[in-house]
Amino acid sequence: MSNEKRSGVIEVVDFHKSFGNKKIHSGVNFYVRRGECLGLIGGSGTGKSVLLRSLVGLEKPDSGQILIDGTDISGMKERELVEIRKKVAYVFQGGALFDSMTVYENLAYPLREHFKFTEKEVETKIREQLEEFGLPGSENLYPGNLSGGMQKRVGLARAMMMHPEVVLYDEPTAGLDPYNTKKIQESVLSLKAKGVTSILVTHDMPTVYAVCDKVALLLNGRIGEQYTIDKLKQEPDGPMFQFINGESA
Ligand SMILES: Nc1ncnc2c1ncn2[C@@H]1O[C@H](COP(=O)(O)OP(=O)(O)OP(=O)(O)O)[C@@H](O)[C@H]1O
Repeated sequence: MSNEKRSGVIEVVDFHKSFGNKKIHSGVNFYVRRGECLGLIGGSGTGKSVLLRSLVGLEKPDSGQILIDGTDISGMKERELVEIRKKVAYVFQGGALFDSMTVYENLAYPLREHFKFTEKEVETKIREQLEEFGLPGSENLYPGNLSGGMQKRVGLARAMMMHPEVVLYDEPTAGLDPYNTKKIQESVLSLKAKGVTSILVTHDMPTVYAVCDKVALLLNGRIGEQYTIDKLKQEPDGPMFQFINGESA
């Protein structure tokens, strides 16, 4: 294994997955180094979300390895996965907030679940987090009273309460207006500046260009092509360009 590969915080090796007789992944390989952001793109139904869910053990590969900091999580039991999920945060499409809880309670939940902070400490951390994510004053609102953009930002703020090393974003800007899209991009960049490693599944190419270091195209069950963003801006041909330009599904 090359040195470059060994420094991958996330490594997916020969990942295979089928549902019934429908083969989705047939040998996916990629890695993401510490502090990098990989944009994962591909047509609808190519298995981007299944791949992300597998990285936190919500799906099991049929074969292959999923290495997080060099440890294969693919055969882990639920109890071990709880520890992995402290390190690897999955930011769900809609924020996945608890509807019956206020924003404050939603953010307090992971802290109360995993740490022994005093209520005063919990309150301080939540106020700081809401400030950081541009959401001050939203403590007492319920998810149902928030716009889609705010819900996504609260979901991101909640995932970050655990200070994860890795963040997996599933379409974080889908359906957002330019203001909220920019806010999400700023949050991703600010986390990246702190050394957070990330994968961003999206159809939003301007966001890929704004926040990612490299981009991989999932095509026919494998990583069809992978480019650094710099290379992507220069290279004018190939499946990646056809996909981005809407010339292939
Ligand atoms: N639990 C499941 N049982 C059966 N089939 C599933 C399951 N989860 C996903 N699939 C199928 O696997 C394929 C890949 O789904 P996935 O959601 O990963 O696609 P995607 O690339 O994220 O698509 P999109 O860009 O539209 O969100 C789809 O055909 C989907 O129907």
